[in-house]
Amino acid sequence: MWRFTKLCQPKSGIFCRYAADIWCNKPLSITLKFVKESLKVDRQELHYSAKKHPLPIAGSKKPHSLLYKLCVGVGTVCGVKIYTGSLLVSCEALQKSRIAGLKYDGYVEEEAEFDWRKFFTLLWPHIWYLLAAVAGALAVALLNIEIPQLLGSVINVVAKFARNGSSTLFMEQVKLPVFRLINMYIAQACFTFIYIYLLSCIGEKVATQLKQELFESIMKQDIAFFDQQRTGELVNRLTSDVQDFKSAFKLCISQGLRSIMQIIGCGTSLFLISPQMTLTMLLIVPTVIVTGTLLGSLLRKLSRDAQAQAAKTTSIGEEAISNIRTVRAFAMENEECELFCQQLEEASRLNQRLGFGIGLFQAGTNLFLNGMVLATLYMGGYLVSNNQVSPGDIMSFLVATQTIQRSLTQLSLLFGQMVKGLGAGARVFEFINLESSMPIKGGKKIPYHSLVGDVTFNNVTFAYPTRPQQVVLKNFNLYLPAGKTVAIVGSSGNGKSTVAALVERFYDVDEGSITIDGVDIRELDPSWLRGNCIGFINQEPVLFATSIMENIRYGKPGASDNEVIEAAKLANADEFIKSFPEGYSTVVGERGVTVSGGQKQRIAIARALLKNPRILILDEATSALDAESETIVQNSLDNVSRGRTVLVIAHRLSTVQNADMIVVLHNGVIVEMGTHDSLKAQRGLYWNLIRQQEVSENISRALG
Ligand SMILES: Nc1ncnc2c1ncn2[C@@H]1O[C@H](COP(=O)(O)OP(=O)(O)OP(=O)(O)O)[C@@H](O)[C@H]1O
Repeated sequence: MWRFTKLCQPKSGIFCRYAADIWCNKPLSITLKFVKESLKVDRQELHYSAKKHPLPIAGSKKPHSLLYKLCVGVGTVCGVKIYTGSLLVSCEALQKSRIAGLKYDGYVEEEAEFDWRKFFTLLWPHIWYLLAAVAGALAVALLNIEIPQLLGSVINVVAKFARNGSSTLFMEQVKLPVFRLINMYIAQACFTFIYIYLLSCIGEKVATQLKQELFESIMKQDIAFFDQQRTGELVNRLTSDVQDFKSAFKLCISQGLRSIMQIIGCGTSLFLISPQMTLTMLLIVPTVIVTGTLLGSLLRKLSRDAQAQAAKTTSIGEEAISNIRTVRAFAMENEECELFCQQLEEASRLNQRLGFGIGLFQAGTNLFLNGMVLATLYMGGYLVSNNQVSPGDIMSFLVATQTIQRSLTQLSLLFGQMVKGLGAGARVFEFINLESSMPIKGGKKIPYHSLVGDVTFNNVTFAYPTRPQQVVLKNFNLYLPAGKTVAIVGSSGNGKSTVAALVERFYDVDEGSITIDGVDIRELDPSWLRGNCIGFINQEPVLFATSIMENIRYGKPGASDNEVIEAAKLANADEFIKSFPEGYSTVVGERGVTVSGGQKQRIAIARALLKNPRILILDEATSALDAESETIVQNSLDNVSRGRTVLVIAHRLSTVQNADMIVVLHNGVIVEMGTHDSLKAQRGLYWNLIRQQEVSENISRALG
């Protein structure tokens, strides 16, 4: 039987939006996820199998029509456009579709679309500034339209007195247009300052807002989201994508709007000066529009590819740098450099292709514009010789043509920026709009004095969202009595850490429930659950690059220095912290690199302890330590475990011998349960595990 809930995904964002109501015993809402890549590959197959295996739709009068249409639709789409549809499919139908080879699991890198609504919502609070900036830009454009005519007037005066006119008369006649020109240039400077300054302010405010919303949205995503996303990719969206979007936004409004206005205004002036010359020029325009559109779509594609590759390169570099110790330990520096360089070269190749496209676009535009100037001179000279226009008109015409030329060049330059900015904006909005399927706040809180700390797993079945086919826990039942220590053992990959992750509600169970004091954890406030109720210490605790004091205080923001020191004492950390020259103010370096593994672990214990949790989860907390550190840390753990419900995930069986109960897990199922002595006496899997561990310890001791 299929577990449809596993297919549920956020309704928008990077996932395809195939909303489907599945009729099982009860209606379930699922999202069918068609992988875009596989869409491309399996297009034909999809089409074919839909025809070959028509799928009945439960409750529909026209059997299989809707699903059939959808499949055919999907099949004919070229991998970019996504059909959205609601369908009623019977359980049996979905099973058949699986047999028929329809792919509907896996994740999608759907091409993001620019969210205009979101964009305008962001702009709305700055609407007055924006209108003022737009007005400033338009004023500059309007002044630019009038300037050619004034220059034409000056030339006409010059032409009139060119041969034998009186200089006093010339000065008098030229005074007025020159004076107006000076005024216009000053006004233009003022308006330019106003709109550029205002746009910078709006750009900064919008970018800050975007970064805030994006960061908040990323922080709120459920853990499954981070299982798929690379850190570098996320950082890239926060930094360069927002930057690209901001630059494009500013440029489009300042230069784009101004250029468009100037083209319209100067174009009108051209008509007024000489309709004949203008019409001659206009003959060339349709060719330019067609070429521009074609090249434009090519540029868009090139820009998208280049940006995607840049993000990939960043994430690979970021991964190598943040895991430098592992890289060094495996002497993989050269391989990492090689991989990074390969990706970098690919990014450079794509950028060069983009540069080629942009170059072609701009060169073509320039050629066209210069052709326009030549055509004006040729045609204008002819009209002057026929006395149809004055030399001043040709001057006005040329200046207006050049203004149009400059505006068009700017637009062509802007086009590349705009394409890049829209792509970047789409990627930013995509994550901002992504809904988390699991809330991080809201729900019940059990008052501390009535919190007992009983944890129960009731018939829990679970598979990770990224691997829905692999069921990790099957009908799992476990009771962790308040105040007792329960250890989970078993060989690697059997689901021990998964049990811990589920108690923390990093993931929601697919079937069954987990309760704390009888309350389903899905009803509890997740931030209360993780922040107040449960303390979690894992194998590789992460410290932040700040002081030890602040690192411990992370467990309970607002805790006093004394509370921090008390927690450190309980965790056997106070002594070594004081031995540092700077004591609690010692900065531990990025990820805590400047303290030893055992010290790091004790700081983490103090941090977890500060919130005084009723439930403590120790996920192989000592397995990364040497024997000496392990003893010290184990002592600290014994100290802090008293009076709490403790779930210990252990590799080394020697560390859990004193647990009140030991649970042996095999393939996600509990196979043995009891105290150390009773399990040993059973001579089952636990006994085997102990023997295996003894053998491997003896071997490593013998090898020195
Ligand atoms: N985030 C994840 N996404 C998908 N599958 C996962 C994820 N984490 C673990 N798994 C898979 O779930 C199964 C159980 O993993 P889990 O980490 O719970 O095992 P474990 O018993 O704790 O192993 P170990 O002792 O090696 O830590 C494994 O097959 C693992 O590959």
